[in-house]
Amino acid sequence: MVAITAPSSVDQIPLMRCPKANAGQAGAAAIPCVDLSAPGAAAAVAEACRSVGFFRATNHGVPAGVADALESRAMAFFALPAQDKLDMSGAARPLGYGSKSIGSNGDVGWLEYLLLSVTANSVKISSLPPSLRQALEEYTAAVREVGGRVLELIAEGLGVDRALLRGMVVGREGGDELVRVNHYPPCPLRAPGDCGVTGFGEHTDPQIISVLWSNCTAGLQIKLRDGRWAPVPPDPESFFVNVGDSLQVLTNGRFRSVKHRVVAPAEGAGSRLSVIYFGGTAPSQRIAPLPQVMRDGEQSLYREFTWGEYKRAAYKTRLADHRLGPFELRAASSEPAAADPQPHCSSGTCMPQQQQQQVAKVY
Ligand SMILES: O=C(O)CCC(=O)C(=O)O
Ligand SMILES: [Fe+2]
Repeated sequence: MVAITAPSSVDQIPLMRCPKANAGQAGAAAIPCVDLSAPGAAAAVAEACRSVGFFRATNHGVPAGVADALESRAMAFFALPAQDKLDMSGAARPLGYGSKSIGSNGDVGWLEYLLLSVTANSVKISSLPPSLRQALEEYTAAVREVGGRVLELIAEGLGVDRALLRGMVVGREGGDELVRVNHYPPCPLRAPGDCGVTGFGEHTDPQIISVLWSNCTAGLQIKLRDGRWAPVPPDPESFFVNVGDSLQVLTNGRFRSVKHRVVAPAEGAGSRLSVIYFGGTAPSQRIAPLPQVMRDGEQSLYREFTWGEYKRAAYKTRLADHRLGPFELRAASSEPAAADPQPHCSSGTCMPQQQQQQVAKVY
């Protein structure tokens, strides 16, 4: 990894500790796996979205070379000096290149990233190196198809018109599809207790769905319904699908957006590279429970809002905030009260000052 000469203000951000996953191998085994081409895929996808809000998708039809090409181009980009990356992409506001700072409300993590908007198969950053841009465009076209297929299966599993959800997201005129490339270099710092360093703090994704690919380096964890955190074993041959907040609302809470976070790789491990497609919809799209999923007399758990309104509200919050909270109509729809049983290592605590300084020197 080439040393980064980041602006001093970026070097001085406090890093956070991230507890290790505490659900062990049983937690990893609880992550559903769905063969997208199998006859029962719609029911399996719906069950996974209901029970965990997250699943591994196999037989997705994307050739391995597509993600591999993006990985090597992205790693070459991230190895450039910080100023070059900023010059090519602009500072993330929120689109562009960001380092260690996520959003504008003080969230930090041991990562750098590119956040891009996708429109009609063209990734909107004209000054990226052409080979990276081309790899991103190929990847995006392929992953959108996976997203579209998953949305069709979700619709089928819910018993609504098969094209309904896909039409809200994929290639929608004036829509809001994003791609994020996250790079987590190995962190030279050891966190106290049974903790790692936070790469990406816990959060839910606000969109309808997210489709994630990562290289072989572990780090992603999801929160299970019982409150324990499960490690997600990396599998570059699969995609991982998240239920987002908007899909939780569209299903009136039948599906739950999954909390997830990333612990940065320890020194000696490889870099983690992940690429996430976020399937949002048009800003004017009303986000409300689909009438077809509601039982007779069932009330919406949420007040009505548009995607534009929700996104604006989400951008004003911290990553870990319960962003749907202000939109809920009844206490019954709030987070399950399962405790995080890791008393010695609270998530989000700043690393001790001395270690912060150590990091500032190294990275
Ligand atoms: O990098 C990862 O594995 C997950 C990142 C993530 O959750 C996000 O970018 O929203
Ligand atoms: Fe996420």
